[in-house]
Amino acid sequence: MMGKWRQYKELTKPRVVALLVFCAVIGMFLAVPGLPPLRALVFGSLGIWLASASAAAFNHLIDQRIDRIMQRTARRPLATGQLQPRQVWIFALILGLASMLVLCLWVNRLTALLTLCSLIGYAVIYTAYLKRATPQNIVIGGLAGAAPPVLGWTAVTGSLHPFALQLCLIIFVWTPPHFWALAIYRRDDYARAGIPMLPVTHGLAYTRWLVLIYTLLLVFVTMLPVLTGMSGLVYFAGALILGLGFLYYAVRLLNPPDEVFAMRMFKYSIIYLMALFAFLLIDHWTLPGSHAALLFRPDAT
Ligand code: HEM
Ligand SMILES: CC(C)=CCC/C(C)=C/CC/C(C)=C/COP(=O)(O)OP(=O)(O)O
Repeated sequence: MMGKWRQYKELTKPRVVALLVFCAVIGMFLAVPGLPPLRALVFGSLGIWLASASAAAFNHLIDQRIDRIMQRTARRPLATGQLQPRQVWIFALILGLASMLVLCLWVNRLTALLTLCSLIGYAVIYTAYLKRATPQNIVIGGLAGAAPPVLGWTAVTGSLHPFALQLCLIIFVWTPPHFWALAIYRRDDYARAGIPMLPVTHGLAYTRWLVLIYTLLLVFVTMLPVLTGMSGLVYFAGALILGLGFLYYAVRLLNPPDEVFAMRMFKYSIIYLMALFAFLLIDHWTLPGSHAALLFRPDAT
């Protein structure tokens, strides 16, 4: 029984989804001064979590054949036969429907619609089509994974705001170095499964240069919140230090010290995004004018 529970949990890609929901929650906090309304916070997070978990389960279903071929994914519940496709279908559908119900009933329809687009974008457009069709798969597909801060923002305000799109852009540009670092290390896996990931189709040297270009672009787009006045000095300092760290990895990757260096960069990419979004929140709360700042310094008007 415990084993089955673990298998279902595995289907939801819990650690990836945790970071997605974290980014969505930061989007909620940045959307308003002070604290966001509790209802949007709780049901928005729940709805986005359910949709992301559903998308991840659909990904397992659609990818079961290639997951069986790749070493990294061969122990997944469908690949090993510990779960049957019918069980995964039902699980993914229930999560997806529950997500739409929660978002429509207790959040708002715009968030429900955008979340549904992200779910379809990842599960159908990326997994079923792009992943097998072009080495630009993860660049385009990255848009679904970049949506959470926007979903969090609309959950709280009911409308789209250019500030939210900046956050989406950050994750969108972060995705290629995040994934290609891993794909460099796992290129044999992808080659064997016949998936046209960039290191397979264009080689390692080309991929490393693109990683560097996207990382430079990332350092630039992470400065947009400062340039547009959404965030202040605390975020600027954090983003700069984190960005310089990422750049160090990207430059070093051109001439890596060892075989596993790309994997070290991949791990850094996750800490990077988590810390960057944490800085956005800390900055938001220390920015003069936000309610929290007023709480800490009642004399500031
Ligand atoms: C199309 C976009 C993306 C692709 C292709 C991608 C690919 C991957 C892959 C293949 C792994 C598995 C690594 C392993 O098994 O060792 C992974 C791990 C991870 N990804 Fe992504 N990713 C994408 C977007 C995102 C986004 C948007 C987030 C969060 C905001 C994210 C967060 C993570 C985290 C936290 C892990 C570590 C999971 C763990 O420790 O098991 N990824 N990613
Ligand atoms: C509603 C919403 C916000 C949806 C977003 C869905 C989501 C789970 C995005 C994460 C991206 C991700 C883990 C891609 C890896 O897929 P892969 O198939 O390339 O990797 P794999 O080989 O590890 O399965």
